Amino acid sequence: LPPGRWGLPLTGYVPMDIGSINEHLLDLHKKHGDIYLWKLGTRVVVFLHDYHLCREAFTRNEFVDRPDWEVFAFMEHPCLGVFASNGLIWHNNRHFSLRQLKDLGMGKSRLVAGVQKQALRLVEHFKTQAGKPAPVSHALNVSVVNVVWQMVAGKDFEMTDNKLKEFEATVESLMDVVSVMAIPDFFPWLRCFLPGFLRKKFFKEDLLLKSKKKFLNFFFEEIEKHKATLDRNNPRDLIDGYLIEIEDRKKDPESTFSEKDLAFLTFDLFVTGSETMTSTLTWMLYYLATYPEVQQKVQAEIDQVLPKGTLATLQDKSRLPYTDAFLHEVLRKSSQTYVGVPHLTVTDTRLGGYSIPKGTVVTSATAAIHHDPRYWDHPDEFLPERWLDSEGKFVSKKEGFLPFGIGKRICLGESLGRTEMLIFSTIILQTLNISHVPGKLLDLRHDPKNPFFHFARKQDLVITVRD
Ligand code: HEM
Repeated sequence: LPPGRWGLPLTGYVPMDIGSINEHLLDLHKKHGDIYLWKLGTRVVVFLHDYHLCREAFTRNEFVDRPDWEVFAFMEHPCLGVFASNGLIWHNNRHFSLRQLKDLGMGKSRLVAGVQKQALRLVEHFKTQAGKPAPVSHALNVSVVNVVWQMVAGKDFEMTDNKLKEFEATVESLMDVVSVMAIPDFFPWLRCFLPGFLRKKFFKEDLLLKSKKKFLNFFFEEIEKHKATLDRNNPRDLIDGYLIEIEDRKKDPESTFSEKDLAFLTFDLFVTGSETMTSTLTWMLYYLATYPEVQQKVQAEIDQVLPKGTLATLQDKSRLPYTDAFLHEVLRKSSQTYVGVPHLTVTDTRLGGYSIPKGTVVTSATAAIHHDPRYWDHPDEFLPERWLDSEGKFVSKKEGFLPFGIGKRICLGESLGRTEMLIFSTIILQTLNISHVPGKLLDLRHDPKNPFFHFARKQDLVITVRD
């Protein structure tokens, strides 16, 4: 096995300061190199602290599964949907979703028009708070959710939609306690020692079950509405496509399609497509406010390439090298998760000269790789120029860069996410300036409420309308 921290038999190594997880990983890397393990509770977690090892592992079938932790599974075994599922369910849902998202316009003009519409709505909303210090508006979440919800359910939410607000509040409350909920996944013996009512109280099992019911009701309602108006010859969105798939594959023994699975799949797309995107765009606004000289350069390029407020499309990307470089630097520097989404080995295998037994959790030290001096000069600095050659042309640098993961489970919405970043950034910067409150620089350290995520702290920005 790779070297690392074993700790004690039942507890493994539990640090007092789990909040500084990144420092622990850097320390382990210094002592043990690019592959090391950390036993947390009864679980052995292997960390890959090198881009090439991540690529090697995650492109192989042996590393393709997810652990069936309750925080992923939502107390549904086997896991449904695409994010947490394994085997045939995952395979079928991943292929179906990729095909659907492609058919529904991922990377095409129909999608771009939808994203432009949401970005323009957001700018109008930002204008209403112009000049006043305020945190990033909830309107950003709504615009981002609407891009996904249009593809999945063919609908938009209003900025003030109460159902959406309630849904988001529930997701937020779950995110706030995700590290507490994960405790029994690492210390399964606690389940035997603690009576049910204490488990529910301490590990928020009640909240998990209540939220599951709420989410499923929300999505089942939408599925019922789609069933009532379904036209097989004219599928409107992903839910229609899935309902047709259930019918068409009724007799196929390999089919895993069901209405319950559809509810989980729509949940996965809704949450993965909105949380990461909102967080990335929030970081983008924070970096713009922190580095006004970068903002000016991006605006100058946009003004030149897209005169008089012409809206950007994907074809403009190659003519916007500095903007592209800026967006890549946002992805590198913001690294959403310190630790990548965990994978699980399907069989006994080997990696980097070590044995990795079946059932081992394997993950990447993503933020550390994004700041590794082996791949990046001045890694702690925000430098869009690192993505440009001497002639100012964008250079796609793959080594050391894995914001969307890598390999078989690479982010299903990567192309959608990149499109959203381009369209939202150009439309926002054509009309608005983003600044920090005078005399008060933004605190760019992560929100300590979520030790495993690199989410931004809630702070005021000042948005003004450009001359
Ligand atoms: C900037 C935005 C985004 C970032 C940084 C991001 C990042 C990631 C990462 C790191 C993973 C895990 C990959 C792995 O397990 O190795 C992932 C998975 C996933 N993402 Fe994204 N994502 C983004 C946007 C989106 C969007 C817009 C969608 C919506 C369709 C989406 C849907 C998913 C899904 C469904 C998975 C699970 C894939 C699987 O397990 O097969 N993501 N994403």
